[in-house]
Amino acid sequence: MSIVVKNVVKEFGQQKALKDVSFSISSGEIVGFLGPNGAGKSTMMKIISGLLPQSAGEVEVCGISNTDYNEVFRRKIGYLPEHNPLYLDMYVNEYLLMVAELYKLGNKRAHVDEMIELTGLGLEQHKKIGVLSKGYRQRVGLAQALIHDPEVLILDEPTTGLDPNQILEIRNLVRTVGQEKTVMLSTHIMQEVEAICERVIILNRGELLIDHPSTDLSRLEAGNSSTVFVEFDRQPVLEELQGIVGAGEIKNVSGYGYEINAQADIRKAVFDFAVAQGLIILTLTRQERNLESVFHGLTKE
Ligand SMILES: Nc1ncnc2c1ncn2[C@@H]1O[C@H](COP(=O)(O)OP(=O)(O)OP(=O)(O)O)[C@@H](O)[C@H]1O
Repeated sequence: MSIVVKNVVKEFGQQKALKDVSFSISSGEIVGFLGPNGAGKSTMMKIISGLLPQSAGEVEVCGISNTDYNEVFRRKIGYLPEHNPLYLDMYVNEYLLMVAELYKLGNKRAHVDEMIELTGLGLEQHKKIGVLSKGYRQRVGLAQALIHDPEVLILDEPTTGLDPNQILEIRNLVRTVGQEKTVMLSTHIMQEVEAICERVIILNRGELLIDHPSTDLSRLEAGNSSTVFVEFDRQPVLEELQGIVGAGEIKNVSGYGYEINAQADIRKAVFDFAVAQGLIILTLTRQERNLESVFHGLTKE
């Protein structure tokens, strides 16, 4: 196992930011770490990276406890913190050489050049970090997280604040890197998880809510439930519409358009209803539940 988290608790004074969280991540997995604001994602990532001690429980990275925060442990992990703190007055090259020095890497120049190549920083390497765009700063953050060739990469919201092109570039980079490393990535973007990750872990209020292969997540909470959108040519009798077998909550979303929640696919019943009522159906679609709605459904009050 690359990462083993056993019964981890983190207390900040009276507040329990993590409450008995356990999971493990195998070597080579790319895992998305989701949860609403304040769920405990960053706290968990700092603990795994050995930068914050847990109040209780155990964490191991590549078989080494995070309490042994020694050189061997640090070499195993690359960490990109939330907000990517960087020395803005330093030049890209200078900064990466300093990071290589901190890891006591041999042939520092070669490592820096390799990172510049990997992260596409060639044209920016002689600039001060402070003048770089957010996307390029994020690449510098990734380069510092990767320069020592760690087995495990912990990325705390790596695409937050980036424009759509930069998001795609960083995602591709993470995907490339993820072919060889274990990656744990926190994000608020559901599509990111679908695009990059093989598995999703959701925290809510410090508790592990879901640990599931991400591609299956949309089926998880939804069960057989689905939402059907139907648009008629005129007003249906609402009581009759409600009488469709299996229909749950009905919402009028536009003119004669209705969203009907149901425990099954009720499109055929809606069609039969329209025929029986002499209504013409202009639109009839079943709306797939995406990760976003599943996540919302799972974490709402
Ligand atoms: N150093 C600290 N001192 C006190 N409370 C803290 C500290 N760090 C985190 N917390 C609290 O722990 C809880 C979890 O915070 P954390 O930053 O881990 O959440 P998160 O899931 O990463 O949120 P976000 O998505 O907003 O980044 C929050 O209530 C936060 O205020």
